[in-house]
Amino acid sequence: MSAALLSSISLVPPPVPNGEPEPVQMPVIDFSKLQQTDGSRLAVIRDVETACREIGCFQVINHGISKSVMERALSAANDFFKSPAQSKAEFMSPDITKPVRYDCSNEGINKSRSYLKHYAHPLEEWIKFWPREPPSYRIKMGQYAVEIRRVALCLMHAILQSLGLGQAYLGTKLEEGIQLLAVNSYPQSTQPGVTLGLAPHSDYGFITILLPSCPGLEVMDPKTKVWMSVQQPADTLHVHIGDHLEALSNGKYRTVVHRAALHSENSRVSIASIHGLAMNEKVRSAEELVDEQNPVMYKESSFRDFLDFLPSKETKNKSYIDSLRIDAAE
Ligand SMILES: O=C(O)CCC(=O)C(=O)O
Ligand SMILES: [Fe+2]
Repeated sequence: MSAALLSSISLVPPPVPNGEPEPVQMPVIDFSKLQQTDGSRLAVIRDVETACREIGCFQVINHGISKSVMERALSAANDFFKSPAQSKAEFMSPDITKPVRYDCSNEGINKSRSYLKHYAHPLEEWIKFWPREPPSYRIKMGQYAVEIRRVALCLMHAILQSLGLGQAYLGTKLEEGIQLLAVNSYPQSTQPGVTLGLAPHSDYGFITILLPSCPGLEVMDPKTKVWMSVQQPADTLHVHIGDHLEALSNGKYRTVVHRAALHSENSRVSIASIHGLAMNEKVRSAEELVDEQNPVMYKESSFRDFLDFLPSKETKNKSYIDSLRIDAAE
């Protein structure tokens, strides 16, 4: 895969604010039961189906990633953002084809977010481009990247099964797919009225797995359009659906509109691991989910198409998923 624009998100027009969002506990998926072959796995697949259909998010427990691997990744993220401006500046570039990009401009949807984005799979191909400062960044983030990808692949198999497609539906395409890490940093909220770190958007891929240092993620209830403040117990992983899973599922599962709020007590870091197909691999609505009542609702598209969409004029008026939706009148 060639290096390309490091972006993973598509802009969504801001919804009407609805005051302080209520803390909400997301559905919980016991990952260890997905490893079983008896009825336990099927029961969890049903939970996955309900969570994906109703809210588009769930949290994963018993995923097998140790507390220390997660803490070390968050500390590497933290240390990177605290490293001298000069070492971060190395990754700032208007060249959007760089394999690693750092941005602290707070432009567009990055209301007060600084971020480092880099590819993570295959690790040996990308790790040499990752920051050298702090010196432990590569080892700590690399270990997390490998472990989170193992979890992501199992979850994708479970999600494909929950759609009735069978866990092997995508064959080797998932193994060959992309993994992009968005390592985010948000300041403590000190200015009254400045409460957003990252504006509402959805992620482009199949799924995003989020590990934050503290609460701050908010997701929009797909039915009521009300914002919910995501509660994430320590050691759990938050998973949400992205644009390409909405397209693959022909709209059975919907992409999740989310944003990040600032904290009044502390600054925050988060690591979003985004998983999708390879750069030029097209995602299509599964034929098995198409019939007379459910015609194809999405145009086929690849990660490359998403990257081409971002700088286009269309981006101003439409989110990426909207650009894929086939208008019934067309
Ligand atoms: O930091 C968060 O809670 C959300 C991050 C996010 O949405 C992203 O990186 O795409
Ligand atoms: Fe996101």
